[in-house]
Amino acid sequence: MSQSIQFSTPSRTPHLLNLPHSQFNRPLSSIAFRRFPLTTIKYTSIRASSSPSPSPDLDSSSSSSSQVLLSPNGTGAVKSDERSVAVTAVTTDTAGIEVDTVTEAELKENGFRSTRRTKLICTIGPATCGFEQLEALAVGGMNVARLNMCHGTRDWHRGVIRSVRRLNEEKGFAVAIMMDTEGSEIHMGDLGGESSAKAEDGEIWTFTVRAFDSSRPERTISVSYDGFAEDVRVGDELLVDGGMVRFEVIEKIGPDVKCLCTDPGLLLPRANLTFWRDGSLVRERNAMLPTISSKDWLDIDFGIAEGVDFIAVSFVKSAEVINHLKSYLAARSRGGEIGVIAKIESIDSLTNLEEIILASDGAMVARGDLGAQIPLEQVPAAQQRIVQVCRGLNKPVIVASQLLESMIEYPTPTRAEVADVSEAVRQRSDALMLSGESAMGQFPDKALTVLRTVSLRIERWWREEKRHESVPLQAIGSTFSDKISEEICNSAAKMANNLGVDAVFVYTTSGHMASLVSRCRPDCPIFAFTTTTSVRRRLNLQWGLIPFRLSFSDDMESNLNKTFSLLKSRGMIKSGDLVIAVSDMLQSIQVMNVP
Ligand SMILES: Nc1ncnc2c1ncn2[C@@H]1O[C@H](COP(=O)(O)OP(=O)(O)O)[C@@H](O)[C@H]1O
Ligand SMILES: C=C(OP(=O)(O)O)C(=O)O
Ligand SMILES: [K+]
Ligand SMILES: [Mg+2]
Repeated sequence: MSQSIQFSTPSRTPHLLNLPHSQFNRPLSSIAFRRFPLTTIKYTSIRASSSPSPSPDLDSSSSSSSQVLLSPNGTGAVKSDERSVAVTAVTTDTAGIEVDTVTEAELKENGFRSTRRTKLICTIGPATCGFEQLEALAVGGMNVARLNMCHGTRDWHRGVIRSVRRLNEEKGFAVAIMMDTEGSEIHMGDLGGESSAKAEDGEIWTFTVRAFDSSRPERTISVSYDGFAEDVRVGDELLVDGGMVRFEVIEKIGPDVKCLCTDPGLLLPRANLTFWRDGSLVRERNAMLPTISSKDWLDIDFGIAEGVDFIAVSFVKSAEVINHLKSYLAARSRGGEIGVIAKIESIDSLTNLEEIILASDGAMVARGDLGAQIPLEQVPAAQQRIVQVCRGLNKPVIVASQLLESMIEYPTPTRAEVADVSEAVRQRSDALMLSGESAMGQFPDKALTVLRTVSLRIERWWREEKRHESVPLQAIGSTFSDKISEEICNSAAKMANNLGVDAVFVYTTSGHMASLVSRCRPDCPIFAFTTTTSVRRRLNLQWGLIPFRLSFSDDMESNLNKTFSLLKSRGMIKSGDLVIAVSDMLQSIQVMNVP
């Protein structure tokens, strides 16, 4: 026996467009119950406008009408003995399906439920910039590679970007690239090539705005901000990296500031500097420095030219800078192809949090600098608030910095670090980020494994225990069509949980519909089918989405049949699996068993 519920809005009348969403569906809808010969529940809202045609593929060379590309990196554990298999058999096969064996093996072996929902970002640095090292990270679950423009030359970054692209093309991965701007906050120079310098208790160091022609004079550090010597006062406290090393200003001599080391520690190249007076952060003229410096604009042009997927903006103060960058990108890159991520790491960004997040395509809880600007004990509450605001506004959120800091030097994390990672997973942030652990640490792969295994374990535990309280999600759609999409995704996620389905399938051209399903954090994984490789990569930042590239039409029956046969032929789904499908072309919900 079969059931079908069909919900249709035969035409969209202009005078109804601004009705609050709680009112719109009753006067507009006609609900009919039909019986179909298959065990199928179908709930369809037919939109008046014709469906948009799929936008042209960025990598048109690799686009073919019947290909499916599947991300490996949404999946769960990859055992190290699978690695050799995982990295070889990818690319096309005769059935017209492209898939990497990491995901394939995972789905075959453990089924849909085993896939990892929390996404993982690795900062790439000297420890991980080689092709094989990048490949090991991709196999280990890296969804996004981050490039910190504070470090390295543009040529170096270009090499990494091209390696990641090659990895994607050759091995079928969908690793996205996030470029992170330097910003114009105050930081130290690069230590004249040394990897670190040790400051001991009681030593006198000179912080200077002078540039060095040759090697760095002993116990001398250059400072990036010209007004530094004028802004600081004798008696101020100077914090390196938010307090990893502390100094007291004891004398000012022209461009040089003499400081006494009060808390010893390691000075790392280009470390961030803040100064404090009477227990408060001093914001002198440096508060007026532009969020995006002239060097950052050049880096942004470089990012556009190299086709990065995201630009993370450091030290965002207001929504204005985000809007400015977004219009700049819209004019220069092919509209909307680069996502803008606001890094929340300053007092101003907390003050203007909602408007900043609303303007952005996502946010990062950049705890490193945030912890240097607000008291450390306030950082966890700020993290929770940022994660909640992002979820409410449907923007992906990244929890970053010091998640596994000790693993820069040691092969196992501290218990406290595991607890910190668990908390970010429990909060259901979209992504976790490694910084020094993957950029210059001794155990990048091990650190990634810890993020992966802890994510999987905590996700499963909370799911099985049904511990997640259902968060009421505020309505966010502004157009009538957006409101329908939102209601459909909310309902689909609820149905998926109540019916215990194996997966939600979402067919989406822009990716928006997929993000709306992800926002609901359903118990099952979300297979997101999209027509372009660039959207597929961007979706790889979002919670629970396993992004595929697939060409599809506005005929859902044929899309489903095609998807079922492609995935079944690879053994990734099987007859009887229960699936809910939603689509942004037809705005429909269908519940069915795989035939
Ligand atoms: N592209 C790079 N080249 C060299 N070193 C890098 C690079 N990216 C990151 N690192 C190293 O990894 C450390 C941690 O990275 P990250 O947290 O992104 O930077 P920062 O410490 O400047 O905020 C940096 O301090 C730096 O030593
Ligand atoms: C992610 C951060 O930014 P960066 O590493 O660029 O300082 C941070 O401050 O936590
Ligand atoms: K940065
Ligand atoms: Mg920072």
